[in-house]
Amino acid sequence: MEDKLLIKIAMEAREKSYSPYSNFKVGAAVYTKSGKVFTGCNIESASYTPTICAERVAISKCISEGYKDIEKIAVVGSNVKTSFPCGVCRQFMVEFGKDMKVICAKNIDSYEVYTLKELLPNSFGPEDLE
Ligand SMILES: O=c1ccn([C@H]2C[C@H](O)[C@@H](CO)O2)c(=O)[nH]1
Ligand SMILES: [Zn+2]
Repeated sequence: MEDKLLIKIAMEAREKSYSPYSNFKVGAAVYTKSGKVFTGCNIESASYTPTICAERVAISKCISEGYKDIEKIAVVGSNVKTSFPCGVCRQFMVEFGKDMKVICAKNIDSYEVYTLKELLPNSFGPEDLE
């Protein structure tokens, strides 16, 4: 799966965003090593705290369907600025592999690719509890 196609899928997922409070739509798309795609959008709440980011929705769908072999995730929010996952999402992701690729996009022609390790150095993860 090309990074650009995964961004396009994340942009389509962004259309489903439920974000009446921030009006900031975010989409995410996960690609697994076994070739599956899972999408997510941000979902907000009137009581604010339960709000969940697009990345965690996509990853939760992936894990709950039985896939833990995440190869990469694309995230796209604003059309004017590259979107990076928030700190909570970075920590959520680290559970499923520090080497996963994180595609931080503005659109299919403008994006940056990092490993999760680069975005969350010296992380606390599953191996710390072994
Ligand atoms: O990486 C991010 C950053 C923010 N949001 C959502 C949470 C909230 O609904 C809105 C504004 O923060 O954007 C995401 O989904 N992903
Ligand atoms: Zn987040």
